[in-house]
Amino acid sequence: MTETPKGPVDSSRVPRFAGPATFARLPRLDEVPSADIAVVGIPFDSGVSYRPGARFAPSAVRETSRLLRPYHPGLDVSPFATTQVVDAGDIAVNPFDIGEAVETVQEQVGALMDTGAAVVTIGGDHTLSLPLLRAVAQRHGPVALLHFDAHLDTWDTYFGEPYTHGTPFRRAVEEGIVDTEALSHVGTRGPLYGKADLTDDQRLGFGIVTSADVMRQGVDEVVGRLRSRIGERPLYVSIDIDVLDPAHAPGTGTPEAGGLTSRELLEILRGLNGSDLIGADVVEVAPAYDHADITSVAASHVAYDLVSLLSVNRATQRNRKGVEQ
Ligand SMILES: N=C(N)NCCCC(=O)O
Ligand SMILES: [Zn+2]
Ligand SMILES: [Zn+2]
Repeated sequence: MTETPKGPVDSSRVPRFAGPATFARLPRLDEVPSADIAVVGIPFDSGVSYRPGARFAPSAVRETSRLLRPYHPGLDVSPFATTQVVDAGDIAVNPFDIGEAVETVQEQVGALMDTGAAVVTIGGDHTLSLPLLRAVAQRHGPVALLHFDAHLDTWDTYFGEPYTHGTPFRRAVEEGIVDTEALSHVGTRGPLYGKADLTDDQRLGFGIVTSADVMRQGVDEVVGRLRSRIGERPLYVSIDIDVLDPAHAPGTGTPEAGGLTSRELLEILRGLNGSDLIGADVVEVAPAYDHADITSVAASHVAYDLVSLLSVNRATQRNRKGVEQ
């Protein structure tokens, strides 16, 4: 990106509740020559084991993102001024064929990445993280993974099916697309099928920071633990919104009591500033179970923080290149 970025619609001139809802009122991909960071929706929920509805998340999150403002005080960055951020629209995937949907996502997100954009995805259910990690790994090699979720999502199959929202991270380890030295779950809680769920998960290479750990140890200590595990590796962040307590995110398909507050989640994310974040997803928002947009608001802020972290990284990389030349 060489020109001045095209920013969001100016909310002091056009009321933020007017006009089309792109993410944060940003330009569409086809309105700019190229993008540094692309927010893309994937309306897909055919992989869920309980309540459906995450297919409606991209449009709900775009609606609630109208209120986002252009300066992030916590990270001291104006992401839309520093980098070209766009809304790349939705990927149209087959709701009747999970295998085909997974392939479409890998191809189309991969094509977007090949234009030079870092991608933040609004799901959709957690099945999507597998094709997203495949696309990332094709371009960066096996990545460190930070997985925020009430659930492990390292189960083997449901009804004999390998591609579901409870199984993406077992597939990712089997396929060698994540770095098994740097896998962490954050926010884990709730009943399991058996103790073997935990031993299997550990065998795959995951470390766990439970929801109770976040409460007992506090954000700073948790961030320290996570960062020492991630090191300098390229990092992918996957955020299942059910990592939040149902009080903070009622609109989701498999809610579990005892979760993180949205403040804790946002502060942990801010603690990742300076790590080599290369892509992220926000999944499992199911607007039909939401109240007063609580869940969509949380998701749009989480996506804004991810975009801001990526923007800081892009600007740092650009400055480094400038110094080298
Ligand atoms: N990925 C999410 N949200 N949930 C997985 C739950 C799997 C189960 O029904 O046991
Ligand atoms: Zn979950
Ligand atoms: Zn999940």
